[in-house]
Amino acid sequence: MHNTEVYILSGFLGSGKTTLLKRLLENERLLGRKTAVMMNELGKVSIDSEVARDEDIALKELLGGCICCSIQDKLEAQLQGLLINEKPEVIYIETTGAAHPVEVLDAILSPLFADQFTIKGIVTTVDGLRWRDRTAVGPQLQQLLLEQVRHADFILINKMDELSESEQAKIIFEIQGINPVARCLFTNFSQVAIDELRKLTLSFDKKTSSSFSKKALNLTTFVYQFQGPISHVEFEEFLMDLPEMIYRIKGYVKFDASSKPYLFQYSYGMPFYMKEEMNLPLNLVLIGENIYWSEIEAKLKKLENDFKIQTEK
Ligand SMILES: Nc1nc2c(ncn2[C@@H]2O[C@H](COP(=O)(O)OP(=O)(O)OP(=O)(O)O)[C@@H](O)[C@H]2O)c(=O)[nH]1
Repeated sequence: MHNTEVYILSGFLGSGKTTLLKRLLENERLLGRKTAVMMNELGKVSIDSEVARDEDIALKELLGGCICCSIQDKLEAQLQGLLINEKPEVIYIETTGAAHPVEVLDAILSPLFADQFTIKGIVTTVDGLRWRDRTAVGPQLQQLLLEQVRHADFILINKMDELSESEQAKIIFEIQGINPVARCLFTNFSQVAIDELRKLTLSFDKKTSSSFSKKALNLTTFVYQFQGPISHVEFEEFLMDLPEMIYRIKGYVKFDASSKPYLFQYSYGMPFYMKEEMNLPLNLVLIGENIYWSEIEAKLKKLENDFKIQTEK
């Protein structure tokens, strides 16, 4: 069975995410794929969910908090429910305008099912007018606008008609300066060639990794599945040696064959372990920027082989 494709729609409040989602859903209807939508809104009541009111589309709403902070557990449960009950071929996740892209990826990639997903990418819509006038908002919001642009794989600069030619030139110069890797287009009402969006992928794939060019790397994800236990000491050494641009690791690791695994969490250089009560798939999920995952994969494989050799002695 194919992995479920996941698209993350990011972008500030009112920038055109829902307008884009409508277009994507129209296209899915033509393609006839089994589609699911997750909508996350900060308020307790959903305003936009009627866009997915179609009996062929499975809709999950996450209300009353942001998926990147307060309702992560709920998101994990809903995604797992979707995978088991609906088995969608594609999931669109529309984030709140206040969500940080790295945190959203982190929230989606549970080690329980991350290996069933192909993360296609982060599509960020930018409100051209808001970008032009961004110095009028507070520093935290400005920072969020920058982060949403910096981590995007595809950027739509919306409300193009409202901008003069010289404003357009200035905006594209600024945005490409922040993110030279992403495809960047001016649009009105999120009108984009959907085929171009479909070419994205930010999941590490062994088959295509050799053709990665340095330019094509940005934020990427990688899932490693351990076949057995590893040495705790060597794992700590591996962590100390990791590039700084690995933002997040989580998953299950075993340090000896007979006991239960640990839930492992790592963010910004800090590891954390918690003993589990039952056996779980030993998946490790990694999120980083400009990382050559084949090198990390080789190191993880070596940890497993070293452990095997040591215990066979
Ligand atoms: N003039 C103009 N209006 C647009 C454009 N794109 C979207 N809009 C309008 O801007 C408003 C917000 O668009 P949405 O697609 O709902 O934006 P959103 O990012 O989903 O907004 P939130 O749900 O608040 O995060 C709507 O009234 C749209 O019709 C555009 O290119 N030009």
